[in-house]
Amino acid sequence: MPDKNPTRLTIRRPDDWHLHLRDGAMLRAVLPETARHFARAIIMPNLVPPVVTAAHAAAYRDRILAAMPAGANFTPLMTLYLTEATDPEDVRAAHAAGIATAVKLYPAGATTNSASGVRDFEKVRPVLEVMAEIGMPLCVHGEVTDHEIDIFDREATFIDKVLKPLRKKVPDLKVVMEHVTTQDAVDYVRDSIKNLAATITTHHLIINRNHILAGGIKPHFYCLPVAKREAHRIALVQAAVSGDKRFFLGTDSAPHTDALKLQSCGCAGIFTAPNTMSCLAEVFDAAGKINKLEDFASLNGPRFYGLKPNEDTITLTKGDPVSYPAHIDTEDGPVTVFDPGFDLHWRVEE
Ligand SMILES: NC(=O)N[C@@H](CC(=O)O)C(=O)O
Ligand SMILES: [Zn+2]
Ligand SMILES: [Zn+2]
Repeated sequence: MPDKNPTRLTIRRPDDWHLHLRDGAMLRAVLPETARHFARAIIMPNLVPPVVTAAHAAAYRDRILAAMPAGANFTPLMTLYLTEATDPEDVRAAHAAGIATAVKLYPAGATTNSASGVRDFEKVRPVLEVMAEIGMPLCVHGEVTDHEIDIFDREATFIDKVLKPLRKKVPDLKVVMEHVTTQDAVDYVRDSIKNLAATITTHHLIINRNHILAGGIKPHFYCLPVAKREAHRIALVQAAVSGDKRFFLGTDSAPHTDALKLQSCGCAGIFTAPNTMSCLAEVFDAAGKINKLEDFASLNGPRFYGLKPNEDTITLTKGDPVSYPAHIDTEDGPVTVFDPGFDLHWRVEE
């Protein structure tokens, strides 16, 4: 009989299927925070300028490897930023050479550094067809950008207006809906038969829109897609703890310096890398589903990507509240760490 209230849990080493590492001084500061617990991560390509070609991705991977802390055992899985000028044959070659694991679709203007994203989806169809042929997943920031569409409706509208037609045109394409925030997205993924999965972030399992807006504006809870109503957060928790193989962890840990967050037009992004595993364990434990944490953080992701789960393990133990820094220091300035608003009792044994 498995223990109903375990205080110790050993799981396969987790992976992060959606991560922003940035570049330069920020890369050097944040990479150790992910490499400490995670074996692999899908690295987002929204640098300035973006990581568009196989050559860019190879060079960025080299910069990440050069910034790796001593003794770390971490593999960055690179992505290519899809533009209307992307060459399908460059994508094919990048995949064949093991340089790129996935391609990232940003609707133009949807989020941080997405100006080079896609406006006309017909223009990228040849790329999507090659990806379907070679089994390379498309990671999607699923929000429409029309100014008339309310920001809280942009994900649901994207599913109807963009994703459904796109998946009809290229049905063999494997799609990951990134950082889903709504019951609508959870339902859409659950209704799919194949080739569709979703990542869920740490923070969207914990905050709703009141955390951002009620009792004063909280810029450190602002990210895109923006957190929705509590009913949506509950739907995300239910999907995450269900064990359903179509849902897995993508932290979307997205560091910005406090100076860039705390201004009249602050950046979107929440930095969760340092305390993600403790936050997740707390959420899964509170739901009575700590035994499903391994599926969500370590098994379902590699399965969808066609990769093996990690052989090594991490152990979490439950005890007195865990301490973690309120911010990390970088050469560009401090970066605030996500504050879940409650004590974290699960720590990863070092
Ligand atoms: N999630 C965010 O709020 N921000 C991300 C971009 C993204 O993933 O949309 C970033 O790069 O800062
Ligand atoms: Zn995004
Ligand atoms: Zn992101």
